[in-house]
Amino acid sequence: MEQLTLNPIHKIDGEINLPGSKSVSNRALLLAALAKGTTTLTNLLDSDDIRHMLNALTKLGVQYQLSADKTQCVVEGLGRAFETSQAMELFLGNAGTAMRPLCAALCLGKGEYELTGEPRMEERPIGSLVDALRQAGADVTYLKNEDYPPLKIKSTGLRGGKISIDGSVSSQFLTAFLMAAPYADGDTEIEIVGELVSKPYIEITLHIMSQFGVQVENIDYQRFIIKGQQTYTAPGQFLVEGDASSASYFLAAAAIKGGTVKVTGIGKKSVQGDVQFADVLAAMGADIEWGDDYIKSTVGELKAVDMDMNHIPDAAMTIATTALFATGTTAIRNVYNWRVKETDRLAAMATELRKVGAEVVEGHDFIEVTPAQTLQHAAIDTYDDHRIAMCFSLVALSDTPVTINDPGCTSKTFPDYFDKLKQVSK
Ligand SMILES: O=C(O)C1=C[C@@H](OP(=O)(O)O)[C@@H](O)[C@H](O)C1
Ligand SMILES: C=C(OP(=O)(O)O)C(=O)O
Repeated sequence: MEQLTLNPIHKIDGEINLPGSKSVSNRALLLAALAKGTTTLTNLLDSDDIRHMLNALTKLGVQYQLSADKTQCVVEGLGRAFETSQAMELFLGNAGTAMRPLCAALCLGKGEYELTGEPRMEERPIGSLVDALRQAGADVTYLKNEDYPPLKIKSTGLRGGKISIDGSVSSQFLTAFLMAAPYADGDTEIEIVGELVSKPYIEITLHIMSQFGVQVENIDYQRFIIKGQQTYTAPGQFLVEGDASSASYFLAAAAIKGGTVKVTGIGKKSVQGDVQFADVLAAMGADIEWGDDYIKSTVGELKAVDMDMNHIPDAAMTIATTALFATGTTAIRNVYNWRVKETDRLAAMATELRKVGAEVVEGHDFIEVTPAQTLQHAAIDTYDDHRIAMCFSLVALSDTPVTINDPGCTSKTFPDYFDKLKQVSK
C-alpha cells in the first residue's frame, strides 16, 4: 500500500483556485445530457466521481467533447430521456451523485440497465429512492440485497402523481427524483417523510434545475411540486463553481497555522451549503473574509464549538480534525448519515482521531473531540474515503508528522489535493 508522510508544516499561506464542485458537476452533466441544445460546461471537476458520470453518458449515447485537461465539456443535449436498444451495465464506482440521480433518470425513456458499483456502494442504501420511484410506476429490482445496489431498471416512464420520499438518510434521493420529475407523464407532488437531511444540497438541485429552465414549487422543504412533460433547456454556457467541501481543508489549515489562505471560485453568492463551513471556523476563532468569488481565512486562537452540522455533512469532517487545535471539547452533532457514506465515518473518525492521541466520544449521531496536549505520529487508515485522507493532513500543522495510508483515494473528488496543499505550505 502506498503511504505519504507529511512532515510538520510551519506556516500556511497563499491562494488556491478551487477545482469545480463535484455536486454541481454531476448535476449539470446529467441535465445537459437531457436538455434540448448544447451546453458548454467550464471548470468541470476532473475526478473519479465525474468520470463515472461521463462514462455512463457515453454508454447512453450522449455526445460530448471533453477538453484535454477535462475541465471543459461541450454536451450535445438529447432533448429527451435516454433511449437505448441494448441492455447495458453502468458501473458507477462509489459516486452517490451518479448512482442516485441516474437511477431515477433511467426510469424514464426506454432501455434496460444494471447499475453497479464498488463493494462499498453495495452497502450504501438506495431503498427510499426505489420505493418512491415505484410509487410513480418504475420497474426497479435489487440484484443482490434488498434496498441496496446493484439494481436492475427496466425503463417504463414515470407517471407522476403523489409520491412520498423518506428524507432522513440522504438528500440525494429527493435530488434524484426532482431532477427526473419534469420528464414524467404527469405532474408530480413529492411529500417528504421524516426529517430531511443535508438540506442545502436540495438548494443546489433546485438552482441548477432553474438554470436549465425548470422551476419547482418548494413548500417549506416538506412538499415539492413539479410539472410533467417538460424539457430542460440548455443554458449555453455553464460555469461550475469551485468545490466548497474541497475548500474546507485550506481554510482550516490557515485558521490553524496561517498566514492567510484565499480560496477562489466560491464566495458569498455560492450555491453550495458547504461554504457555511467558513462560519463554523469563524465561530471557532478564525478571521474570515467573504468576497463575491473568494473566501479568505486567517489564523486565529481556536476554541471548541458544539454545533448541529447536519447542513454541512462533508465539510464537518474537517471540523473534527480542526478540533485537534482548538481549546476545549468540540461536538459535531446530528450527523448520523456519516455512517452510510464512503465508510462509516463516525466509527472511522473516532478510531483515527484516537490514534493521534485525541479523546473521542462516538455517539449514534455525533462525535466529541478533545485534543491531546501533544499529538502522536500515527499511520492514518483512510478506508478508501477521500475526506479522511484530506482532513487528517491537518495533523501535519502540529509539531508531529502524519502518515496517510493510501493517499491516492483523494481521486474521488480531488486527485491533486496533496500537491495543492504543498503549494500553500511554507
Ligand atoms: O447531493 C449531493 O451532491 C451530495 C449530498 C450529500 O449527501 P447526503 O444527502 O447523502 O448527505 C453529500 O454528503 C454528498 O457528498 C453530495
Ligand atoms: C458523501 C460523499 O460522496 P457521495 O457523493 O458519493 O455521496 C462525499 O463526497 O463526501
